[in-house]
Amino acid sequence: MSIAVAPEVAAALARGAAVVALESTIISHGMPYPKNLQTAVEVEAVVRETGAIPATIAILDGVPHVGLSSEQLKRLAISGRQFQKTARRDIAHVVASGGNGATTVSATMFFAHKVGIPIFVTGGIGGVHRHGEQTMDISSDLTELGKTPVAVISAGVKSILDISRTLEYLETQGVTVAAYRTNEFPAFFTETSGCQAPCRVDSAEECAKIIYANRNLHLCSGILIAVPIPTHHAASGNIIESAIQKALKEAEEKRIIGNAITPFMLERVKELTGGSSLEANIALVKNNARLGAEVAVALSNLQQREAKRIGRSAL
Ligand SMILES: O=c1[nH]cc([C@@H]2O[C@H](COP(=O)(O)O)[C@@H](O)[C@H]2O)c(=O)[nH]1
Repeated sequence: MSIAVAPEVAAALARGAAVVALESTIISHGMPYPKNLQTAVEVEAVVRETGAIPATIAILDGVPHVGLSSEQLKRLAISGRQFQKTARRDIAHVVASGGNGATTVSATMFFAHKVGIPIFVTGGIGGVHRHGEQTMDISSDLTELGKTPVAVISAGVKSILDISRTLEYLETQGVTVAAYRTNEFPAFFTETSGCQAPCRVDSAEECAKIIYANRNLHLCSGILIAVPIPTHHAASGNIIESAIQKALKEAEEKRIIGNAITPFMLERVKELTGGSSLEANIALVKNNARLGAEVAVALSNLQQREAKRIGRSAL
């Protein structure tokens, strides 16, 4: 398959510099225009300021792109839901039909890995939906994390999902899950979820060491680094929870199923919380982007140090 890699991204990868992958469903389906464009541009700027190259991933006219120009980013943001929400299962169809696809976490991980980007930043990942034990609605993000060695930096998973079952499923898939500077797995809008994280990391260097070890051992599975939302942006758990309960009821009444559930829930929770969830969402994505870029820089430095050390000991 041919993948169009932006020249700047290709050059950075060739010299072992820090690159951060970014998804596009969050732009097309997760936020309204023009906030989505503004956020996408600001997130890329945060990655650059921190010393890494951003690579937003999407499928344009049937061609997977890794790294978008400002024109392409604008087209994606304005088109919004006209772009197809594209998870791993949808990739072949979108490409074969020459369509436009906004990649979810699973599809973004797939393309990032194909071109050699080990780190990917997003807001929240999909998970096991509430009542998932009956509906079997489990996001393909979780199986992708089980089989693709990319580290995903997110603010945990939203409590529109069943968080404890999501963690169970990640364990089954063999995914390393680490919470950043906390012992608890965060719940996107709130810093706490009531669920313990399997491990804790306290610096970008520690994250880089985990990614390096995962690669050296050829574990071939992904890593989830969960970063709590900055305290001053955290929403009141009660407000969010009551909005979620209401939206869940509506989704059931309207018989919304499959990949339409997540966008529906995100939109309704945003409306029911008077838009405050959108502001929190933007703040946490930028926060994740900063850490993701720091981890990418730390990993690039670690790789260069190790390459020198191995070179010296081979003499
Ligand atoms: O808090 C969020 N969760 C999930 C998504 C998007 O939804 C996808 C998961 O969709 P599903 O539940 O249909 O697998 C994720 O990969 C991501 O692209 C998002 O924008 N925001």
